[in-house]
Amino acid sequence: MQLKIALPSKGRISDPAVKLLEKAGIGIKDTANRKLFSETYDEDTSVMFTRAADIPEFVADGAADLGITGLDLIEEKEADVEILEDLNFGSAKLVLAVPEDSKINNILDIDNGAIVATEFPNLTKKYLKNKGINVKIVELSGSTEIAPFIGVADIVADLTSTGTTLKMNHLKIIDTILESSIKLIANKESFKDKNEKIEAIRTGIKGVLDAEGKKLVMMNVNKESLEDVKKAMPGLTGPTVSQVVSNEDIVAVQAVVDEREVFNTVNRLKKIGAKDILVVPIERII
Ligand SMILES: Nc1ncnc2c1ncn2[C@@H]1O[C@H](COP(=O)(O)OP(=O)(O)OP(=O)(O)O)[C@@H](O)[C@H]1O
Ligand SMILES: O=P(O)(O)OC[C@H]1O[C@H](OP(=O)(O)OP(=O)(O)O)[C@H](O)[C@@H]1O
Ligand SMILES: [Mg+2]
Repeated sequence: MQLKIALPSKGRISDPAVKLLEKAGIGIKDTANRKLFSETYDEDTSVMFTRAADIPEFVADGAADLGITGLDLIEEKEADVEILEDLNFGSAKLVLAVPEDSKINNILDIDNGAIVATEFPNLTKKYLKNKGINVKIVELSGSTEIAPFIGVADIVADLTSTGTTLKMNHLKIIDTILESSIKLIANKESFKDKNEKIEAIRTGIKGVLDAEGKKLVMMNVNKESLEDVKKAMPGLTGPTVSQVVSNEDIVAVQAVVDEREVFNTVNRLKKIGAKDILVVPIERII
């Protein structure tokens, strides 16, 4: 059964999306000559590269079975897709912002008929309409921050993550329309008809996400210190202990440890008498 995944061809989420698939074991063949369609190392799975903003529609209408794109773009297009996983990258907020010296401080200060410049006309209009405010939308395709300063709009609805762009342009946030991040999405029919394959891919991807920020810590331990070592190593399901064949007094111990705890855990283990400690990166936890 053939499965097609739509990936962002350019922009900030393209590389992370490709790398995520790679780590999940569905690496793209011939990345040097990236084409619009590419094969992967899984012979049943191919990828297509398109703009992130088009992926919700392509997945909704079945041009692709799976896709990786932002929640903002999915909601803007009102794409009828199955959202399978949050992928833990590309978080941004769609906010309403006005010049720092504006008298508008929250949405209640917005006059009916005010003009809002945005790349997200549907989301913006719907959000404000729900609050009983009718605005006029000017749809721009980028650099919306400039709009209030050239007399094109009173307000902007734009994405922000670090906040640098808003600050640089002397804009203040007055409200948040949507908190977005990147999602794995599926076509609804495909999700039923190709469920087994889709679940296998989802499991691979989840494995990568679960491994993020985790290390495998391995060491040799004298049997009499084993109980102390076990206590010092939290691990996911407790450490794995195996006999070292060449020396009956020594066991090999390994456990998954949170990256942030590795430094202290290793120091504790050394004090207890652990030897040959290895800290190893983990690609996937299935
Ligand atoms: N700081 C940010 N600004 C804009 N989009 C962001 C930001 N952080 C994450 N994203 C997310 O990235 C996705 C945008 O993907 P897109 O391919 O349009 O990238 P881009 O880098 O903005 O490209 P473009 O050159 O077309 O502006 C959206 O889902 C958006 O929510
Ligand atoms: O909070 P920050 O980290 O500063 O990021 C926000 C900025 O990044 C995006 O622009 P992008 O680079 O995609 O350019 P564009 O406006 O042409 O889409 C977004 O539209 C903001 O302008
Ligand atoms: Mg952009």
